[in-house]
Amino acid sequence: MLDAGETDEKLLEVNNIEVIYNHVILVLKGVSLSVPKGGITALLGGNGAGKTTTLKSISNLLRSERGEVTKGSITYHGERIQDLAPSDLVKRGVIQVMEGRHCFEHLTVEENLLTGAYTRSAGRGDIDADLDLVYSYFPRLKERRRSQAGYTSGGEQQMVAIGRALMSRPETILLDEPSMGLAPQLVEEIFNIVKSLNDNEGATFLLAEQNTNVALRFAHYGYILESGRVVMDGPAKELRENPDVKEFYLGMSDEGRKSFRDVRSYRRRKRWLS
Ligand SMILES: Nc1ncnc2c1ncn2[C@@H]1O[C@H](COP(=O)(O)OP(=O)(O)OP(=O)(O)O)[C@@H](O)[C@H]1O
Repeated sequence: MLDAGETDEKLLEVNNIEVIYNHVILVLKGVSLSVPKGGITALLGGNGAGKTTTLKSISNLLRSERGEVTKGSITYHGERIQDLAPSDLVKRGVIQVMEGRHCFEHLTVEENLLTGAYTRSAGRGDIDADLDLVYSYFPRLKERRRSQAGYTSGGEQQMVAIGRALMSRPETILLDEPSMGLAPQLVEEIFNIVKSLNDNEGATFLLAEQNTNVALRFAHYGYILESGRVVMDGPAKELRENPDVKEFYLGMSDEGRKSFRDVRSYRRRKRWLS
C-alpha cells in the first residue's frame, strides 16, 4: 500500500550506474534506484558509502570533481538526463541541496533565497508569492530575513539552503545529509518541514542521510549503500524492523547484543557482497 502523498509513478530512475573519479577510482559499482513521484526516498549508509556521489551523478555535479558516470543510465520522466547541464536540470524541476548548507555568507537571508529563483523568468509578483510560501514553512527565516546569512545558526543556514531550492519551484529535491552537524531537536524540525513540503506541496525527495533512525521515520522507502553498492532496499517500515538494519544502523537488536561471531558472519556477508 502507498503512503499518503506517494504515487507509483516512477519519476527518477538510476539504472546500474558506475562512477569513476580521476579516471581510476571506482566509487559506484552498479547502483540502481527508483524514486516515485510524491515520495520521500532515503539513501542510507556510512561515511564514504557513495551517497553524495549518487546524488551528484543525478544532478550532474560530478564533472567539477573529475568524476564521471562510466556505465548505466539516469532518466527523469523517462528522458535521459546524463548530458544536461545542472541548470537545465533545474529547469526540468530537479534541484540539489548540497551537503554542508552552502549559503552565500555575505548576502542576507532573503537575498540568498532570491538567488534560488535565477533560472526562472517569473515576475516580481510570483517571486514574492514564493518567498511568502518559503517563509510560511520557515517562519524563523522571515524573522531573520535581513540578517547576513553567515551570522545565522547552522540550523537556519540549512533552512536557507532548502528554502533557496524551493524558490526554483522544484518537482524533485535531492537533499544531501540535512541532519549534518545539527542538534537532535533541529534535525527533527527540518525533517518535519520536509514531510510537510511532501504532504502539502507534493514535493518529491531523494535524501542522503547517515542518520538512519530519523530518515527511516520520515521516508517511505530506503536504499542502503555500502562501498558503492546497494546492499538492501525496501519500504522504510520494513527496513526499520529488519534485524540487520536494527543491529548495524539503528544500534539496537531484538536479542540483545549480538555475539562477536554473529558480527563476524555479517562482515563476511558484507565482504561477499562487495
Ligand atoms: N572528488 C573525488 N575524488 C576522488 N574520490 C572521491 C571524490 N569524492 C568522493 N570520493 C570518494 O568516493 C567515496 C564515496 O564518497 P561519497 O562522498 O559519495 O560518500 P558518502 O556516502 O556521501 O559519504 P559522506 O557521508 O562521508 O559524505 C569515498 O571513498 C570518497 O573518498
